[in-house]
Formats: sequence, structure tokens, C-alpha cells
Amino acid sequence: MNPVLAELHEKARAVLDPVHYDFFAGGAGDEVVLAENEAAFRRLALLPRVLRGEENGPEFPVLISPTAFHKLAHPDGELATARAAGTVLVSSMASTVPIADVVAAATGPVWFQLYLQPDPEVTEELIRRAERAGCAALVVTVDSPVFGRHRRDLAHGFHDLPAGLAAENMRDLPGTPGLRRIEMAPFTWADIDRVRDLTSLPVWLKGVLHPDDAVLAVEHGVAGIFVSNHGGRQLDVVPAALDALPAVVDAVGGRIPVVLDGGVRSGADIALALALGASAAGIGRPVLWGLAADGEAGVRKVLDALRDEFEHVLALCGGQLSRDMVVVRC
Ligand SMILES: Cc1cc2nc3c(=O)[nH]c(=O)nc-3n(C[C@H](O)[C@H](O)[C@H](O)COP(=O)(O)O)c2cc1C
Ligand SMILES: O=C(O)C(=O)c1ccccc1
Repeated sequence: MNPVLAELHEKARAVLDPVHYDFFAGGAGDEVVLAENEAAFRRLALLPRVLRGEENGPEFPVLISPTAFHKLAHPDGELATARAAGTVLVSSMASTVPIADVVAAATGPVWFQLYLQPDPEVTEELIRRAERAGCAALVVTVDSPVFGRHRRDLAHGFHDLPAGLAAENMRDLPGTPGLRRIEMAPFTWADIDRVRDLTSLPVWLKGVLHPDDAVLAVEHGVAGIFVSNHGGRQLDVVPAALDALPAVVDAVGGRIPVVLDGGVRSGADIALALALGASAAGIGRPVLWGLAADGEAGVRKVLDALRDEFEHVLALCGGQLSRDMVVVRC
């Protein structure tokens, strides 16, 4: 793990209310997948190429994955995250700052993460809010037909945002859904087609693990996919996100970009994801630790540390990353 990220994690643990720390840190079930996401990177090694001079590698291939409720981490909430981002920020539908204010504060493109809602009018209005705010893409999260069971939250009785905080994007919607929790429901590919018809924004899917679903995503005109197991917060019997990546990359065959999220904690982790075919890596919890530890400056520290370390690893690898460079440790 990058030492800056490790230090910010320790500081976040020390300053956060333990109930909120557990909401951020926890996973589903026995937290097998939560641990596996990080362990999967340790099982792989990179064979660097030599004597390639100074090659131009990819731009900093990192984006901020959507996480809910940033005001539980810091009073500035998503405003601080947005100011520090400097790269794509995928802003959670469950943000504690309205999407228009997130975009206004952002130092890079903002994409809007969406959970399709049982009432199609609510879904449509959320898409309009994202469009009006100036979001550059929609990211529909498809791994959550129902909530994951987070034992830490159940043990604490943590179900809703505390009084005084709200999921601000949910204000004044048709049928007035609650402001302190988000509805989840099962949907189909026809619903994805409807979203595509409703908006000219690129529509990404987040939470694809099966290669056949990746092919369906391409066939349904999806702009890109996140290979993700929701940071181990949904089904606790799936592979590590990194282990699911190669088959999805093969199925997609370069037709759309594939982002990997889950367990990325260092520049070497980013390099491994790219070598296995990801176009970028998404970062979830480390951003929350930076935010809790030190607000905007803490989020900036996380991204700067990852950028610096990735560039160093890339230089040591000969400037390029490909699958032939990945081997399994003995
Ligand atoms: C506290 C927390 C809240 C999250 N909220 C959302 C969310 O609102 N929407 C979503 O699509 N994913 C959400 N996720 C999943 C992340 O987008 C991402 O898939 C995961 O955190 C990546 O793993 P990492 O934390 O190991 O980097 C959340 C994850 C955490 C830890
Ligand atoms: O906790 C989560 O993983 C998550 O996705 C979420 C979504 C909406 C509200 C709170 C959390």
C-alpha cells in the first residue's frame, strides 16, 4: 500500500465516529471479497521491459469512484472532494451536496452515478438534474438490485443518514422519496435502453463481472463499463475485481473502455490493472480516508501520491504496460 494512503487511513480511523468509519470501511457478509480485492494485487507480479528508452505512457489513468455521504467524513463533503479531484469524479447519486454544486466546485469532469429508481419519473428527473448541472456522463450502477448486507452497519443500527444531513439530489422529486436513504430495485436491459433514449450523455454501467454481461453492454450501446464488485459490499462470494477483469476485457475486445475498481491502493496496483487491460482504475475508500483526515487537502494528497507512484512504476516498467508483462507469483 502507498504509505501516504496508509497514513491517511490511520488518521481517518482515529478521527471518525466509529459508526461512520465502519460504514465506509465495511463490506458485505464475512468481508471475504473486501479482503480479496486488495489481496488479488499481491498475487500478481510485473515483468518490466528493458531498454525502451523514454516512452510516453498513459495520462494519469485514475478516476474517483462514487461513494455516498461525504459529509459523514468531513463537513465540506463532496465540495472538498470535487475541488481536489483534478480528474474524473464520479459523483454518487447519494451525495450530501447537490450535483449542481459538485460540478461548480470540480476541477475535472464530473460524471453522475445513478441508481435507477422504481418510479421512472424520478429517474428521469435525476438525469435532467445531472444534465443541467453539466455532468459529462451517466454511470448506472447495476450490481445492486437489492442492498448489500453490511454486518457492521446492522450491528450499529446504522441505516439512515443522521438528522441534519440529506441525500441532496433527492429533494423535491415526484412522489417525494426520502432524503436520508436511497431506494434500490431490480431492473433489466430494457431499462438501460430507456435511459439511453432519454439522454444524449454517454451511459456507462458499473458493477459488471460476467463477460456475457460485458458483451450485452456493448450490444446495448453502453459507452463503457466498470468491472467492480462494489468494493466487496454486495455479494460476498464473487471474485476479486482484478481477477474478474481479464475475461471481461477479452469479451469486450477493445470496443468500449473498461475501468477497474476495488482494492486499488498503490501506483503498482494501477499499473497491474492497466496491464490486464483496464483503461483506468477507480479509487473508492482511499478518497474517503483522505477526506476524513484532512478535507480537500487530504483528497489531494491521495491523488498526488498515487500519481507520483504510478509514474515511477511506469518508468521502471519501460513506459508501457501489457498483459504479457503480468505473471502469477509462486
Ligand atoms: C462507503 C461507500 C459508499 C459507496 N457508495 C456507492 C454509491 O453511492 N454508488 C456506487 O455506485 N458505488 C458506491 N460504492 C462503491 C464504490 O463506487 C467502489 O465500487 C468501491 O468503493 C471500490 O472499491 P475500493 O473502496 O476498494 O477502492 C461505495 C463504496 C463505499 C466504500
Ligand atoms: O454503501 C454503499 O455501498 C452504497 O452504494 C450506498 C448507496 C446509497 C446510499 C448509501 C450507500
